[in-house]
Amino acid sequence: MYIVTAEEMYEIDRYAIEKGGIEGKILMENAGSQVAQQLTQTFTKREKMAVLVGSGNNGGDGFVIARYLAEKGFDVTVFQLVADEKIKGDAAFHKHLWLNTSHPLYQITEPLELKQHLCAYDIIIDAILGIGVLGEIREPIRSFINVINQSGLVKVAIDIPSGLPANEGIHVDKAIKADLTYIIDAPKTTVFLEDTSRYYGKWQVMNIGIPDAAHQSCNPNHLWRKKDVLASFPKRDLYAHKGSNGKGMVIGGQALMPGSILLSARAALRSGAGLITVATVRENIPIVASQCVEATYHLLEGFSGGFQSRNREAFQQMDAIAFGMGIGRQNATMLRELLESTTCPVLIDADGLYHWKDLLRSQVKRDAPTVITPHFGEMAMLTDRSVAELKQNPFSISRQFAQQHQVYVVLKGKNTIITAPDGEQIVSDQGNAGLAKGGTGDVLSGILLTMLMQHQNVLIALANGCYLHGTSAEYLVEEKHSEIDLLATDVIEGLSQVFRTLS
Ligand SMILES: NC(=O)C1=CN([C@@H]2O[C@H](COP(=O)(O)OP(=O)(O)OC[C@H]3O[C@@H](n4cnc5c(N)ncnc54)[C@H](OP(=O)(O)O)[C@@H]3O)[C@@H](O)[C@H]2O)[C@@H](O)CC1
Ligand SMILES: [K+]
Repeated sequence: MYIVTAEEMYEIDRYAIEKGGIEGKILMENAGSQVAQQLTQTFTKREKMAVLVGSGNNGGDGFVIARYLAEKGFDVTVFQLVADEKIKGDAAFHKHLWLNTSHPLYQITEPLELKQHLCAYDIIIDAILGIGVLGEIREPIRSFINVINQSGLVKVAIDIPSGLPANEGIHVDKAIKADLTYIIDAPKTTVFLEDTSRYYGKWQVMNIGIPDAAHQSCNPNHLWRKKDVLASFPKRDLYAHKGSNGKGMVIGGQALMPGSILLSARAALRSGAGLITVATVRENIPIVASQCVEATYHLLEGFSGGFQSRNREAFQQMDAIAFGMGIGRQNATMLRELLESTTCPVLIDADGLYHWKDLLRSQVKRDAPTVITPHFGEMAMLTDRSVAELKQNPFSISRQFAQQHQVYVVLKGKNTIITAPDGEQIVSDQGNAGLAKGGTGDVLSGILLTMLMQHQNVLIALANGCYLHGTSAEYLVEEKHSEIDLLATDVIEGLSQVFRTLS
């Protein structure tokens, strides 16, 4: 599935019309009929529906929806919230078809009038503003939105809740708080931001027959789904041996922090790694080894004085390395040597990100992929921006950072944004609030490490890893846990069920 900005959606639309030969009227007909079909399955004929239309093509969708609902015998009325002359083009065409049905159309100019009418309805279909909204919301639409939000009725938005911008980085001035949004063709960027996602309520995407070539014409971001994982997940070779499933290393764990490295190692093994070596300090080895007997161990020395050649040899045998879980924040020497002496993918997480920030000024050169996995706080630290700024612009800040430093960025959150050094982005929206706990990031690092060992395409490896992690939490909460009690160790055990659904 694609994720689009408003500009990309208009470009896709233009391509479908000009190159695909599908008229705009037909796209509008498809959009409206698809939404109406969903509405007839979700609501009953006892519920009275008020379709509120504005001046643009979003309003045009509203006329089509109303026509289909009326044809199916639903009790539906259209309220036009703009002057007649504002309705043009395809929207005017579909308004005409609605008028031909001889069902009611009321033109409303006053908010109070709207309030009085709405008392007689159960459901509001919001087709007032779509992705063409610009700037501060003007009167009287602004007051109409207030009336709708205060109505207490079920609010169903078409394409986007009216007033909400499609793109990130725009302050939300005034918007409808929908219970449900039927998104046309592809989710818009604001579906995935913390502050704006709340306006959508539940959402569902309507396929309106736009050819895939139209989407590819503007190279939009992707939302990673099970079918993408199925299509890209490496198949286990019948004759595989432990070497062919990859050799990886997790480096981390100060004396008082054995837990993180243990979680990463176990998650890497559960994800199908052939061999995992835990590189940690002497005090941790017996603790971790007692709970992770499948791993081998490497005594990590030289925290204060750089690598010994013994260490380098071990690192150079690896297919991928994860660094930083529980390692503490002092001394970037070890990370520098690791990055400079290896040619495999290196993933940097947790405290390791503080070491990496120290190295940013000295421009460590690598030919192999480097992956960083910050949460919003860590990303704020790396980019010298505030968390609030990041939450408003996570896509553009990640992209700019990944391109500038030529790294893969996994920005962890409710919706995890994965960015490649060339700017390509994938969103993983699997998971739940049960993951907002200590240790789940270490588990993700372990899973990603194994994925990096087994897939040539780093971006796909990372997207698959995020899918496994989030889906494990989803299955566990559906079946035997809750978001309250779910622990990082459960997420590791839950991976088994996710893998079974992929085979
Ligand atoms: N993508 C697709 O393939 C398909 C897309 N489709 C649909 O088209 C929608 C996009 O249509 P669109 O471009 O006409 O924009 P849309 O938001 O309906 O109206 C814009 C008008 O709103 C007004 N307005 C703007 N800002 C305002 C403000 N601050 N405060 C107040 N008013 C404001 C302004 O009108 P004005 O009052 O200035 O004349 C402007 O002209 C899209 O979301 C989807 O639903 C489907 O039909 C099928 C195929
Ligand atoms: K809308």
